[in-house]
Amino acid sequence: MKGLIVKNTGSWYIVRTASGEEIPCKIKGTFRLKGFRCTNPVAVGDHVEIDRRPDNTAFITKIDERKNYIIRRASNLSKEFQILAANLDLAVLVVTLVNPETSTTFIDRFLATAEAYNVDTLIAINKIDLLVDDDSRALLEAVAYLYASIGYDVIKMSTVTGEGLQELARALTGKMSLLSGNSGVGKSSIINKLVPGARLRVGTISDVHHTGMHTTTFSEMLDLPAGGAIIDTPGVKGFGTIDFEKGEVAHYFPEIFKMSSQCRYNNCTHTHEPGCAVLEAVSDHRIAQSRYASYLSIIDDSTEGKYRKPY
Ligand SMILES: Nc1nc2c(ncn2[C@@H]2O[C@H](COP(=O)(O)OP(=O)(O)OP(=O)(O)O)[C@@H](O)[C@H]2O)c(=O)[nH]1
Ligand SMILES: [Zn+2]
Repeated sequence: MKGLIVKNTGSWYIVRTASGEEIPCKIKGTFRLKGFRCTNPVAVGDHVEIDRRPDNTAFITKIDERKNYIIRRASNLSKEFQILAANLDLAVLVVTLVNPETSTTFIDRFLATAEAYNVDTLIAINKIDLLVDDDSRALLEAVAYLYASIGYDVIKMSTVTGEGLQELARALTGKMSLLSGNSGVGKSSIINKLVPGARLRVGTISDVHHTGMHTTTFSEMLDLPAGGAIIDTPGVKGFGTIDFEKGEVAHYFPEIFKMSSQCRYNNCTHTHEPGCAVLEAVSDHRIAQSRYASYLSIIDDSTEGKYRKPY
């Protein structure tokens, strides 16, 4: 029998079958993922085969091939990984310009990671009701324009005034989406507006349990009324870090990648080389300073090819 994993409770996986029935399942045997150790080999979004037993529980016997999946380290220094979600159509990055201010470095690292994972990203700029004076309005337009011009979908929104909510609901319809973003940007508020009856806890910014400790995450798929679903991964603000190889970082910045075809040397790192089209575009403001700074910051802590991203 085939089914879709809709929830991970820690000890059980809830599998929804074609008839809509939800069956608690366990894993049978060991599933090995190419090249990395994984504490949690099956994830919400996985299509699986199950072997049902008379007591109405079942074993997961096979995982279908995934179109993509996102992982994170089980803890900061751990070599083990956890799969957070599989078969995503869209990652929604929720950002805010005030209260709290999302840094461009965080945004750009997220976008680059999503590119590496082969997941489309939509940027939802939330809390625009707080941007009232001319300067903050201008900043909003500048940020929206910057990312739209690179090719990302951008929605300006507020869960307080309702602005942009319809547009976001339309963008999510029929898709399997993951909502990410720093603590306090309004992810729970957005889910509460989009998913009737979800009633997630809003408002208590609880940095105490966000600080680097091992937190086991149980994800859940929340169905959208018009079709599609949001995968909620409580306590996870991003994709986790990827160890990029220096040479590949430019591939994940679409505008830098596009420009790099015109660099004099085809192994150009776009940091100091003569005839570098990227450096030229940065000085002409055809590539944004903030994006280039994020590129450099990733290059700085990327590895020299001794360790590849684990998939
Ligand atoms: N002014 C304003 N406040 C908002 C908006 N959306 C959410 N908030 C408030 O921002 C605070 C944080 O919202 P949450 O929905 O809990 O944010 P979150 O991203 O889920 O936070 P974590 O659970 O810590 O990751 C709450 O006080 C919300 O009421 C908005 O559009 N405008
Ligand atoms: Zn170059």
